[in-house]
Amino acid sequence: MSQKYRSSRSAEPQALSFEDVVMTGLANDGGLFLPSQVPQLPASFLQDWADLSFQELAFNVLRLYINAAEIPDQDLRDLISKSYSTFRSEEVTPLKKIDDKLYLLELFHGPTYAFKDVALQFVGNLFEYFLTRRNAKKVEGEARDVITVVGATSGDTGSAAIYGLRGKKDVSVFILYPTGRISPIQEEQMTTVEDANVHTLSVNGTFDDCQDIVKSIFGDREFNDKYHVGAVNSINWARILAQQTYYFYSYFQLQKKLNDTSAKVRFVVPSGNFGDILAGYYAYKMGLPVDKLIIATNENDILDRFMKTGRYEKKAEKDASAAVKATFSPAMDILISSNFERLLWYLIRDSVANGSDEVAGKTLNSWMQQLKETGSVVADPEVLAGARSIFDSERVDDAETVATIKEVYSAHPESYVLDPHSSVGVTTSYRFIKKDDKKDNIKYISLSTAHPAKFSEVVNKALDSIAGYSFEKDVLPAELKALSTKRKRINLIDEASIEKVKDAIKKELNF
Ligand SMILES: Cc1ncc(COP(=O)(O)O)c(C=O)c1O
Ligand SMILES: N[C@@H](CCOP(=O)(O)O)C(=O)O
Repeated sequence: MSQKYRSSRSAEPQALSFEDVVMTGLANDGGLFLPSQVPQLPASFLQDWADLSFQELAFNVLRLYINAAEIPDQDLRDLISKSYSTFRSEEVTPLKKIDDKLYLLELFHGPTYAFKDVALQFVGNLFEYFLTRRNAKKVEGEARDVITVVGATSGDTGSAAIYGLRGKKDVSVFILYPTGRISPIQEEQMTTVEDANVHTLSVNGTFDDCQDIVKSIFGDREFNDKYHVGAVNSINWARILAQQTYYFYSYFQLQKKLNDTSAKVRFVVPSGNFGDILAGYYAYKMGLPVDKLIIATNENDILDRFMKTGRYEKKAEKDASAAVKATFSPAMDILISSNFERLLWYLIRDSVANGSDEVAGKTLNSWMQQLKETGSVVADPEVLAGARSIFDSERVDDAETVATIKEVYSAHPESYVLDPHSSVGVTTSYRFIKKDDKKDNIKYISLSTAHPAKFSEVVNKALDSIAGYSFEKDVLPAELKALSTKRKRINLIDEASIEKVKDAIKKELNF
């Protein structure tokens, strides 16, 4: 299949290559890149792929979106093999049974103990692969191709990007995070890395401020021409692409565990920027038999409000003054979910745009302008109906997040410890399980997006009162414990200002 890519906001028949899309990150018009086609798998894939390893499945999925002329088979296999050799689990993303209805997809066995590693180990190697190839073609004296990665994090993307890119030649990394709004271990993970190409900026603001600054930097043509800005956030298509593998893999793992192919499978995904669940949407569109994709939000519930009302708006009407709320699942403290734009494009294209890519781009562009100007956009009923045909949602508060951590620990034979984000997913799963018709054979795969050690305060709040529980003994891996003894480099930006961030980048790069 020959894949080309287009911007979600464009009415032009754009035709960018995978390499362009990965290295550019965000389209010039502010839109997100989309593949020209979503491949349709023949029914036989359910047998043919069932016994493949994670790496083999990754190859089959990625091959459908990356032309072999851009990355030949053996190179793609090598990139995949290198990317997942850093994981602590041979299965990469193992599936753990919680009870007869509920399974946890553990996505935190990579270097930084969060689901972001699955994509960012691969993205780091892709950047290196493309740059090495480009620079090998240079003649003596010609300037080398470089990339300046600028990313925003609410805690996990930053460390996963840093561990994916540290020490890579011709790559500089700048990660913006909101001061005081990430966990101490997340800050240690990012600020103790000593590689000279890694820089962190602690910005006095929220995650949305950091994300806005990053997007503005992408829109700054002059800065971009000079520094060649690249993206590690899930605006980068390669992030979404690499995350698709674990939807396929966990589906097949579940079939094997159940020894039954009749069960309906629902995925429950703790959501913030909508990148993780969007990968599931692609898997579903390709033909994976998914019964429902369930969005689990914390009290920053823009996605849950959209599903219930069709209004996509920053702030709830009843609480118009509210800003982002600092919750017990801080990585999901996000007002605007940037990847939701990609889903909206498909929903618009397949309803009000009558299948036209160009009309979808034009319509979405006007919606995004409206969202920027007024903070709100209302979807047509057909668009909402399209969303509801596969997605559902729930909102979980902090008290429930803590209660579920305690409940699962107490009920599970191995005293399983959830992190607060995964707990938002499990709380949502339990609500659905309660509502289910007992006749239906429905199984839930709830995505476990981070290791509990990264969020000690909340985990201890839930479990400290239980006799015999010890965070140090039961939860904290030695590798994360050791971080507290390392020297931290903290660079404070006292105001969420694009100019101050650009100045900090220029100063560090010194060219
Ligand atoms: C631990 C954790 N869980 C869930 C999420 C939400 O994922 P997404 O932003 O892709 O919706 C994040 C951040 O992205 C996270 O770091
Ligand atoms: N939760 C994220 C926020 C950034 O989201 P991304 O998936 O777009 O990179 C984080 O942990 O940084």
